[in-house]
Amino acid sequence: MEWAMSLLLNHPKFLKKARDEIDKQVGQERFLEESDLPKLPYLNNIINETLRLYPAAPVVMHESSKDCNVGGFHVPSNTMLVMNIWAMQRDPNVWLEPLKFNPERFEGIENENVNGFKYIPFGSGRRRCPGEGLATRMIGLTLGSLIQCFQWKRAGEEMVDMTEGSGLTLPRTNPLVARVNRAQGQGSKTVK
Ligand code: HEM
Repeated sequence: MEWAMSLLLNHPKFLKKARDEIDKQVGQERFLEESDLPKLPYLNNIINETLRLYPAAPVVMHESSKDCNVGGFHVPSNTMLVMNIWAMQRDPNVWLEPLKFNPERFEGIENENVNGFKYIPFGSGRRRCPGEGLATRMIGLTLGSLIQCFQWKRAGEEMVDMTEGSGLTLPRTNPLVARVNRAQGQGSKTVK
């Protein structure tokens, strides 16, 4: 959530597109609901692109149960394998302009498995994250509501700092600080 909002503050044209989509599909007369999410593919693209650049679980570990061959490498049984999802999802061999935040790269493939194993923020196979459905719905509902109800701006002229901290869940080094106005345009506040 914090990474998504940081990216949107640094790329206001994508924030505007998400807001326009919500205004068109949901409007301002009622709050966005979970059942609206299938009508908001652009919001979904923003979430996908955020999880590509800033996967909540950047590194996943598995142990091989038997001897196998991976990409020409022999892997003996009982070997601890560390998958660097963060690096795979920024790999210039499989992603065009990998470091660029571009939600539109997911356009048209919103509900498909993205091309093999190049995009696996929730892992893959038998141990794939069982919380994926809950997570994507909750992020969609929360991020969508924040966009619907408030106008967001950077706290100052400078870009939001995107330095990554260390940890199992890819935290930001500095907490996000932003300026927010009510969607109807009354009052403004700086929030953390
Ligand atoms: C954006 C949110 C989330 C992301 C990016 C995420 C990502 C992941 C990843 C990469 C794995 C490892 C998959 C593998 O080993 O191949 C995992 C495992 C797991 N996740 Fe999530 N997760 C998220 C939210 C959740 C939520 C909300 C729940 C529960 C309500 C959850 C429960 C689990 C559990 C129980 C496992 C272990 C599965 C197993 O080893 O069989 N996750 N998650």
